[in-house]
Amino acid sequence: MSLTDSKRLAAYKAVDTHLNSATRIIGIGSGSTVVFVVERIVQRGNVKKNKLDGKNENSNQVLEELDLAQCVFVPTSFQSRQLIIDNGLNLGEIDQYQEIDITIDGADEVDENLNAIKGGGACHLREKVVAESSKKFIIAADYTKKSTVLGEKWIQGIPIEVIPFCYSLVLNSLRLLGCQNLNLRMGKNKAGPIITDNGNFVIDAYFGKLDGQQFLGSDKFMFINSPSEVLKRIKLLTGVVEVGLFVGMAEIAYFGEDDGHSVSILKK
Ligand SMILES: O=C[C@H](O)[C@H](O)[C@H](O)COP(=O)(O)O
Repeated sequence: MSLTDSKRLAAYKAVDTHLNSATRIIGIGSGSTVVFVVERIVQRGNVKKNKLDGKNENSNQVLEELDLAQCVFVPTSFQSRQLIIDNGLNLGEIDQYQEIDITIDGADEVDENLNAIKGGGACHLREKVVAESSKKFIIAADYTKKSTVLGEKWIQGIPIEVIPFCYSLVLNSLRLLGCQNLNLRMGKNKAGPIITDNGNFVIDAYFGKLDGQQFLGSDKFMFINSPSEVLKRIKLLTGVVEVGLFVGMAEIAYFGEDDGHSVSILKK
């Protein structure tokens, strides 16, 4: 199965399993997988016309029609805002809603405890705000994103959003934490660093691969066993706005497998 089909499979499964006629406020993540989340939501707006009954992977499932006129969609980036608008869906802003019914988002890597690395598209600050405001946070991803421990697959480093004038200080602080490889993320077709939707820079911080199983920074800084500890330590650095580590946030993750099936991992 192609990567694109794998993303579509995971996205459709997440939408079909969790969105029903009672769902009203929906957070829309960012990235290439989320395009298929929105595609499926639009299809579900007219189940009969789109002949969706019995088309789900679980043939017993009756797909309820979504009354899209009654739903509001909260974006996590410029990209997802455009997706919402281009598909004629109702746009809401995060500061209008203290509670979101459900958010479906992609991820760069997800471990077996559902901790995730996000921010490959530099959207992790808004994604985290929307995820944290959600009663349910669901991940949909292709099979390349599933791992045992974080860092196994996503080797370009933890995305860290920083205030621009602080970037040099943060680089130095990360070095002192034992970070082995640091990159200020550069723009493509733009001279200089990328600028996030919030006007900030992104640093990708790689803490080093000791062997196939473990990530270590300093001798006491173990990546895999304590993503929450890593998150806390980076978040405390002056100048850091948000870290692309989503620890214990997702309730369930769906993956499109290479063989055409989908699998899900539930929070333990
Ligand atoms: O900043 C970007 C986001 O965290 C994305 O959700 C993540 O990079 C996954 O994107 P994709 O679905 O394109 O793999």
